[in-house]
Amino acid sequence: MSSHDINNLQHSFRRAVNLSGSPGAVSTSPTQSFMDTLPRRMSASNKAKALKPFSTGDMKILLLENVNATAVDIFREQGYQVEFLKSSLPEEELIEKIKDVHAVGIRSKTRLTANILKHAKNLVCIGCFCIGTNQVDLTYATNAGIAVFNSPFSNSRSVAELIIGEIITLARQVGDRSIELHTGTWNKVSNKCWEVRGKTLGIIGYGHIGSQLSVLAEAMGLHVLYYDTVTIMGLGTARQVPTLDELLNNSDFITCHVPATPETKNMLSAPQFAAMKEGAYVLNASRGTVVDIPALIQAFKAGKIAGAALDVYPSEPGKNGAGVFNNDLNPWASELTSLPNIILTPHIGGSTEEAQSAIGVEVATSLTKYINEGTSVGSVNFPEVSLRSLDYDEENTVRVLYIHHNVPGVLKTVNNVLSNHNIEKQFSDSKDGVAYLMADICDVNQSDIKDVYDQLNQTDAKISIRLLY
Ligand SMILES: NC(=O)C1=CN([C@@H]2O[C@H](COP(=O)(O)OP(=O)(O)OC[C@H]3O[C@@H](n4cnc5c(N)ncnc54)[C@H](O)[C@@H]3O)[C@@H](O)[C@H]2O)C=CC1
Ligand SMILES: O=C(O)CCC(=O)C(=O)O
Repeated sequence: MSSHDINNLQHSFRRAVNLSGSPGAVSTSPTQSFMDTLPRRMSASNKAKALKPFSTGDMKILLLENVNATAVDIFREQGYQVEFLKSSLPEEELIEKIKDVHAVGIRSKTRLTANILKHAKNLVCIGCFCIGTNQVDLTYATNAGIAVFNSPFSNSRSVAELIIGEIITLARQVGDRSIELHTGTWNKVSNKCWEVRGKTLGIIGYGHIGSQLSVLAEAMGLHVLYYDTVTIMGLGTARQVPTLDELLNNSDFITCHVPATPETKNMLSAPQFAAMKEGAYVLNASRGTVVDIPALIQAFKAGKIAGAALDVYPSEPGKNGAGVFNNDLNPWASELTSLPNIILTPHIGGSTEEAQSAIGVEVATSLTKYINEGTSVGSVNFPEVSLRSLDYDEENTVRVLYIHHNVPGVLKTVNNVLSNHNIEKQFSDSKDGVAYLMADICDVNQSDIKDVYDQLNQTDAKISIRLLY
């Protein structure tokens, strides 16, 4: 194809689609610079086709909280524009930045509330580069057609290993001995220092982390009890107990590995501390809402518990720095930090090189596949929809991504719009009132694309539309 032909093609396509940036609130396709990709596409026959709705250079990705370099590399390889920040952002600054971007990557600190997300007019997807997704208003995101992805188990082992280390550290008061010796004090004691062999570990939440921990703990000679709302097969000789109280009454070490939900808020509070054995140890590396810390302080002062290891807090600083963990952040901070045999770590359960690198690859790959191909497999809030990818032989094939309210009659309406073309393949699924339809339609002239888009855009059930080609 000569450059003259290409110019003509671009010109007629531009007219047909009437490009002026993104045509819809949450659509990113087609955009102006898609035109620039036409020559490459036209000459790239017989190659696997990575579906992209536009020149990927249009794609803006905002990465907060120092997500791993593996993710940055994956996005840059795609040609996306990447803005990388080491910390989270205050709400006002985040609102300004999120207005413009197509994808945002966060870890556990950035709160993506409805108030912030309502400004994110171009946002297609969110990547939580961690396990927890409680920091995102998932209901709002779903209803706005924003897919949310996470990494469900890449840091589980790191958390489990930290807990194992802390169990021994608590039992031997290693934290205190270390602090003392750092200031020159030699304090060789065995009083209330224990082996862990033969003691009982109570695990609250026997999911990815809890079950991994169970295996490690048994290898060290601990007996394992666990409590979970779901009936789960115990690994090794671990035994599920029917009530939280039974676990609390019988465990020497109690560790929490549940998600932040209304049901798990203050799951360990004054009545639960009262139900524990005298001298029990409490560990929490799940979420700061799960343990009532003022109640923990009281239980420690009353001699009910002999120590605790906390990795997570109701309020956590947005960035690293001296003096940021203080009473302004959490009113009990100075009281807590003054107590002995209380290990406090700055939410580092998943912070290992191995975990962060694996999470970077996993979440960046999910986001890229969603952006480029529409594949929602692995999304926490969307129905999982995927179609096999197209190749460059299928030049006039368009992939329609239609996110809609799950109400009767939508498929009929949509297929009516698509029916002038051959629907080569189609898949649709729904979840929590939102449905996602993916269809590959062939024999689509470029001038048809805007027509298809406009017709779908007028459908009542529409949440968002993207067309990939
Ligand atoms: N400190 C850190 O850096 C990290 C913290 N986390 C936190 O740990 C949590 C757990 O992680 P995973 O084990 O991967 O999650 P998971 O989803 O695999 O397991 C959670 C388990 O808790 C159970 N559960 C839920 N509600 C419950 C309730 N009310 N009572 C008893 N059991 C309940 C579930 O049935 C499930 O078996 C995450 O949600 C996240 O908040 C995860 C990774 C790193
Ligand atoms: O490493 C992080 O930023 C968060 C880890 C975490 O809490 C999670 O994966 O849920």
